[in-house]
Amino acid sequence: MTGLLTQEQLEDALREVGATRYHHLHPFQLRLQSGACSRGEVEAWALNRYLYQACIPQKDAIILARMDEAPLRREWRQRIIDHDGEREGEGGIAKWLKLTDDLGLDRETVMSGRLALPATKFAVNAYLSFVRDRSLLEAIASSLTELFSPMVIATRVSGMLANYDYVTKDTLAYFTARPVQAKRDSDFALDYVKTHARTPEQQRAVIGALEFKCSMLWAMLDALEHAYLYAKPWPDAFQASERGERQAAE
Ligand SMILES: O=C(O)c1cc(C(=O)O)c2c(n1)C(=O)C(=O)c1cc(C(=O)O)[nH]c1-2
Repeated sequence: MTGLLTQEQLEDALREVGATRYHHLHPFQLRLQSGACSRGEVEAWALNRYLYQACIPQKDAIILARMDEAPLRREWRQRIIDHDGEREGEGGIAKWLKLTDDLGLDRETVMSGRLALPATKFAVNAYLSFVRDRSLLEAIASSLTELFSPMVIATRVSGMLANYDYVTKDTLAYFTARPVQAKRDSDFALDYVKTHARTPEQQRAVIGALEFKCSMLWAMLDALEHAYLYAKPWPDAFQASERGERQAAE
């Protein structure tokens, strides 16, 4: 790619990144939605993904602090409210903790992150560093995976409800609000990126930012798949068999 793309071509290129690299294609995601995951794997997924959820408002606060214009900040701050809520017990992070609670995981342990896989921590930190160190345009473009999240969320929720009897609609309440929020957020970010990426270099940079973000989401699922299916978890990480053994012993 050398020349300047039209806005439509840029959007097509971004959508192509999602079609080929988003985590809806990852084997662990397919396993999760098909009912093939053990209870321990579902727990490991929820526990690790908590760290991603928890980092989202932090990364949005970094982006917000880099915005010079009040209208932009007004738009972006809603994302932080969506995740943190207006008060204790509200917002996306609280809903994610409802999921880990329902799975029987200890809240304090989940929130401490101490049983998360090393790769999950590295991935989340890479996202925070990316939005801090790259241009504001790239930081905004890295949120564009949300263009694709409504599709993967719908498949995941229906698959999990159909296949795991310990998962209810209430357990997955986190996902109810997300598709609408993700559409609103990604419509705004896509429009911003299309109008602000005005040179071939900037266009390459925003496509690269979306590829980076897809690779970060992919790496988190690679780590789960490797640790809980093919190898064994890092010694200090969540041991998927522990709960089953404990239950069996009870
Ligand atoms: O369930 C998912 O597969 C999924 C994916 C993504 C994403 O693509 O980054 C997000 C979310 N969920 C999500 O719930 C969320 O709040 C969110 C915020 C962001 C972001 O980068 O700003 N991505 C995502």
